Amino acid sequence: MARAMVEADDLGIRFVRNRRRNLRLREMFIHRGSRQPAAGVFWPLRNVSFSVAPGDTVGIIGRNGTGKSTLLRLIAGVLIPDEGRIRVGGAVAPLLELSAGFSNDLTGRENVHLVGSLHGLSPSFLRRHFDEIIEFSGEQIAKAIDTPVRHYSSGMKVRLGFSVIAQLQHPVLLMDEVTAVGDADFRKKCYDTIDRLIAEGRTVMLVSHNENDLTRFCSRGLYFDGGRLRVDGTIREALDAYHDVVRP
Ligand SMILES: Nc1ncnc2c1ncn2[C@@H]1O[C@H](COP(=O)(O)OP(=O)(O)OP(=O)(O)O)[C@@H](O)[C@H]1O
Repeated sequence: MARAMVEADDLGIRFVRNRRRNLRLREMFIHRGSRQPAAGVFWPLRNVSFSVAPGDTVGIIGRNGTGKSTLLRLIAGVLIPDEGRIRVGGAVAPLLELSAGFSNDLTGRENVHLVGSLHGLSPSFLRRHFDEIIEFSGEQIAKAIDTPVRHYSSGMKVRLGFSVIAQLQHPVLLMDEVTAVGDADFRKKCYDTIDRLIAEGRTVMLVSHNENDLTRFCSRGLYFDGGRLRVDGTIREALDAYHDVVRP
């Protein structure tokens, strides 16, 4: 069997809810006469084990607050587990927030270089692919490429961010609701790009509440509830388990 691309072994992480801290003056005013809510440790994910092979396309399903984004952050190495292990067999592109890393004071052109290098793209690669990136992001951005991005709409930033991301060569792609933003034209570009990345054999882990996206892109599904992995099966099996709890 091929070496796993992502492997979780009895993975667990704990968070502290309502960590006690000194209240600021404004908060003291809000809370006066009442007690602060109690702090408490909880495990958004615990005893989670699974193995993802190269080229697998995995949908991560569950109700709000069931640890899906936390799992992606653990895989990306942004969070460190408190129990167990997570192993990743190749470079990971975390497409968790498409306009992440943008600096509002810089122009679109400068941000392409900034965000591209944050994702590990070399200056020469970015120079060679710059025109392609801008063409992909659309005419509106091409016209505003030398304007500071503080003057861009949020949709324009997302488009430019996605255009950079579409160039990444990383074998593992983590996506969190990427198709939920942008207009119809942008969504079509997203869909075409994700299709291409999958056809290239990338390993994709997609968090989404959109059943069409999940069934279109993913063959396998992980269904989480109460911080536990309840179903590791086909995307249909995972969706059926989810629908037993949440009626579509
Ligand atoms: N840094 C943190 N500190 C404390 N609690 C956190 C932290 N990050 C997330 N949480 C909590 O952990 C739980 C899991 O959050 P997470 O964002 O992983 O859920 P999710 O399944 O992605 O939800 P959604 O579908 O709403 O995006 C939630 O109860 C959330 O409030």
